Amino acid sequence: MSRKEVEREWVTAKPQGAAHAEDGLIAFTKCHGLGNDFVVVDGRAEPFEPSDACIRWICNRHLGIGGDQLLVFETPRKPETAARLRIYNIDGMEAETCLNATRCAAWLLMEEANSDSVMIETIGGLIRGQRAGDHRVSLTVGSAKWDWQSIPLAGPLDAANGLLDSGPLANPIAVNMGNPHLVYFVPDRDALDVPALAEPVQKSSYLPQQANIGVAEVVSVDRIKLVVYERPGILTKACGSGACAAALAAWKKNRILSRDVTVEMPGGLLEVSILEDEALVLTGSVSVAFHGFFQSSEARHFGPGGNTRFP
Ligand SMILES: N[C@@H](CCC[C@H](N)C(=O)O)C(=O)O
Repeated sequence: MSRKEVEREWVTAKPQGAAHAEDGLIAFTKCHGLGNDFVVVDGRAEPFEPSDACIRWICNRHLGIGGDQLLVFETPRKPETAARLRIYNIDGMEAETCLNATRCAAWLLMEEANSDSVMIETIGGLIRGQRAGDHRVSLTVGSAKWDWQSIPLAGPLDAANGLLDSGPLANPIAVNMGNPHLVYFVPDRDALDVPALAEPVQKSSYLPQQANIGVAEVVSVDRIKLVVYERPGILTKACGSGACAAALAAWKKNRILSRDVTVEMPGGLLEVSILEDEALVLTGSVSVAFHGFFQSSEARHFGPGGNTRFP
């Protein structure tokens, strides 16, 4: 049996509602887009509403399952959509969007329905996913927002008075891709200690909801190297919305000459096509790593102040 057949068998054989087996076990799928990894729980048949502590435990790489985010499928509100996708950061905060997560969700939902396209509801709106080859998914993503209120910033970008600068990270471009991003262009991405430089910017009072901090190097007219220090303070192997933000920012500032951009991230390549109306098509690989069950009661050891069981 090929890997694809095994995956499809799991997805289709998994009974709806297996999210909550009788003995308190909750089924999950672990998947990733270029190493940006997610724990997915299907809460369509039976709601799954994890506490912050539960989310922190699930995402913890030492004490839980481990992932950059927890994804929960909910029953969609619109009939033409396959699921409503909720996205939770490792601290329990709900993110408005995560495009690698949406690509992974699209893959799982298309496998489940044996279809080539899918419409997914997110709190940021509807997103269409399409197969783009074996374990490759494209998303069509709506236009970005550029005004400071929508990012959101505390005021206009040019009034930040250095609050958004950090050493060689200066003159950011702010864009909301559904979630907030700052993109900094630098001559050599790999020479920088990105977490140390990005952390003070991310926590700046000029970013009322913080932001994902992208550090980008233009390597040719159609290629960018990028790393993203995501909210709430993790350097991820890849970031779909960050790739879109960097490609758009580079295009707007004439740093690249092609509307078809390859974004090279530590975990691999994402392709971003910038359409005439600044809508985007984001394409890249997705992988299903494994499936399993967890006991939600494990999370009780994660109190609001952190992990109480393993101090
Ligand atoms: N941490 C982010 C959401 C995650 C973005 C993601 N990795 C992507 O692929 O777009 C946030 O808080 O906005």
